[in-house]
Amino acid sequence: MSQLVLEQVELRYGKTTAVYAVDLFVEQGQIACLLGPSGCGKTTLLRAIAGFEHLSQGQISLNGQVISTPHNTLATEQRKIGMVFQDYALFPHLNIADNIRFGIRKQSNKAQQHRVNELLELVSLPGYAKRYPHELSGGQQQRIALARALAPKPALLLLDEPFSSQDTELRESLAREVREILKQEGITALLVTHDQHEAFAMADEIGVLQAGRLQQWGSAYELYYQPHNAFVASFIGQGSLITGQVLDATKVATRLGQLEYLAPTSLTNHQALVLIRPEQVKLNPQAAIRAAIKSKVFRGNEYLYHLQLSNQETLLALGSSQQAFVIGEQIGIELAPQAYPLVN
Ligand SMILES: Nc1ncnc2c1ncn2[C@@H]1O[C@H](COP(=O)(O)OP(=O)(O)OP(=O)(O)O)[C@@H](O)[C@H]1O
Repeated sequence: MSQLVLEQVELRYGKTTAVYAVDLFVEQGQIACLLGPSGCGKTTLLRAIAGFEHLSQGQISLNGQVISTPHNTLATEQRKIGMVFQDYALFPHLNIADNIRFGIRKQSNKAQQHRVNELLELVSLPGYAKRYPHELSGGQQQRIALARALAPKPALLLLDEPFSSQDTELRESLAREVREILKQEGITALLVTHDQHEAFAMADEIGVLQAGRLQQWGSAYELYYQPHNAFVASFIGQGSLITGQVLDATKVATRLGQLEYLAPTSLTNHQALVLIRPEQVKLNPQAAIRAAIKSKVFRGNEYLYHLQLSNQETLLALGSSQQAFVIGEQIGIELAPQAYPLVN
């Protein structure tokens, strides 16, 4: 049985529809993520799961219990849901131990003490009990916010852009750390973010939202290598979409020659776009297919090249920084012999 189930959930603000018919399931102990650009509806969905928004259509269940329908919204405090926000929202006048025990203050003193110690250990901040929030770094405060949300052992943890106020370098390591903690506690969680690296570092499954619609649900690997449509293909990772003419059940003709393709979920016509990732393009001065180097960006071990094909289409390619090609130069390109995703 799925822990969290959303069926045909729709949310409207007056005449504006923020979320359209979303179906979503999160299994017990899984970490899921809603990923999408600003305004795609991810916060609205999270708020609906938390009980802060009323559904226009559909229903939400947690642990087999229906918690939201258009006619009934179970109060947030009765949902057994923990929440972590971007801005920590720790109580500034309470010390760390009192912040953590806030949600379990009805339990016995002994039980509270035990849980506080256990959680401080879990978030790797033992010895911080008597400090105050302003004495902690941003990353430490976020770990305490997590400990506070976990204290009552929620059935579901919601995280709203939890790392976006941190430095870019810190975000990924914090996301990995939080993932470890949630896995140790066996917590079911749903994260929302616009940052795919954060999503990849933390989630088992990711749903890509665009303009209120769930475009695809899958692992990071599936989203990267088997995107269902052009939006997912261009939103996740870097790559180029080049035009192709579908020839038969396995081949598509492109300016880069005939390529094998991966069957898309729905192919509506013979014109399609083929997704090519930069690492699948090899620069080989001897290769017959030629492209012009328009620009290049140093990436440490590699350069990312922007190439232009003879039909003006652009293609991204990675090449070793030990063998740099010059802007304006014509270069030969070869594609890795594999099947490429087709989208339309
Ligand atoms: N209270 C509201 N009243 C009217 N429209 C709203 C309200 N809240 C959100 N919206 C609209 O609903 C859509 C989705 O907003 P939402 O905040 O869920 O997006 P988001 O993906 O979380 O974006 P961001 O990452 O910028 O926070 C947007 O078009 C927004 O303008």
